[in-house]
Amino acid sequence: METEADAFYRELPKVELHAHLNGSISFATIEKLIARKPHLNIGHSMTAIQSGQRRTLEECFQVFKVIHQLVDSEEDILMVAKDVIKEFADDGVKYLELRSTPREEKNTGLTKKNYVETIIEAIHQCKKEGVDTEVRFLVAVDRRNGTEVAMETVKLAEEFMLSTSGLVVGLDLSGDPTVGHGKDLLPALEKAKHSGLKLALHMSEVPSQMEESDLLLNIPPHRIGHGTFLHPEMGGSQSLVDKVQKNNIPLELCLTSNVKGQTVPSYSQHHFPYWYQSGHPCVICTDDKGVFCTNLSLEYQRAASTFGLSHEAMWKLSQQAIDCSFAPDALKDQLKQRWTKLRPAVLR
Ligand SMILES: CNc1ncnc2c1ncn2[C@@H]1O[C@H](COP(=O)(O)O)[C@@H](O)[C@H]1O
Ligand SMILES: [Zn+2]
Repeated sequence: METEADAFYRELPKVELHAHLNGSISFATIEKLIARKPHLNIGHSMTAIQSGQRRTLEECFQVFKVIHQLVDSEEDILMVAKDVIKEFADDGVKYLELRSTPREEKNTGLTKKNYVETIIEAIHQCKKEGVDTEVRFLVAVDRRNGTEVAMETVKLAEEFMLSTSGLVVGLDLSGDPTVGHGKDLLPALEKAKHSGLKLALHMSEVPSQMEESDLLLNIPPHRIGHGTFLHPEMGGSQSLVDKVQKNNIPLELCLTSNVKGQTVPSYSQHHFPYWYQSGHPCVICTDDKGVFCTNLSLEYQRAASTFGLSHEAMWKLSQQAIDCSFAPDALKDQLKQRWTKLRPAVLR
């Protein structure tokens, strides 16, 4: 597989809407973390899935456990968040929505509140240093932790939405899809939506989540992560598809993540064209650029080469992603102006 995308895809201005902080840590940053914690005896093969390799989704979740051991203090989180933001900016991402699960770590004294504050601090520092990307944050709920933790996390997200003048824009639901059930999280998700947080929910990433997806679609959320098994050809149903289409809920699609995590057998069998061909809003995203050894330019290039899409079509896709973001209207307008300005130089 390519290690670097063609110039067109690197220069294409892009919007990243589905990026988990601890899944997005690059090789270079992992090196620095390993050097800080040599006693953990963690090697690179334990933190990333190299090209050509595939793992079950279950094994992917083991990888996150290893990474969490490496990132357990304010100092680590600040470094990781700043590096990840800069890497997305270097890859041509002009607007980034990062998401992460607040964690407390007894041995370093890290609290969930510090955790979020530190990411906000990283966003501020990058802005001050002139890093060329607008960053917003989604607080993540790990589905494994159940009702009470979900409710606490929503409260934390609400507080930060108010205290950061809009840097915290929403709530993500993620975590191992085979653990826990969405029905236990429904009250927390509804509360979040009611208070003005936007909802980006992982949905039908694995088969046999139809009932849960139906429940979650009734909220309805503002965006869907993956949605791999929603449509009838994948064991989903037309009524699920109808709900998604009727509410025009954008899908965040992460090709390499699904192929390497083995929920999709190959790039050409990905569900991207199912939705894209019907004109449904689709946003190409990375999910975990560090763990899956990719970047957003490569994901755009991969989608184009697999499904035979032109540069013009890819430009449109990146531009339409602006409207799927949780940015306020004024920022969306600014981004659209940027795209218009950049167009002649990129689409030459
Ligand atoms: C591969 N598909 C996926 N499906 C579901 N959840 C995923 C995921 N990839 C990542 N996460 C979620 O993001 C966390 C790591 O980043 P943070 O510590 O939050 O920054 C994982 O522990 C999991 O909860
Ligand atoms: Zn995800």
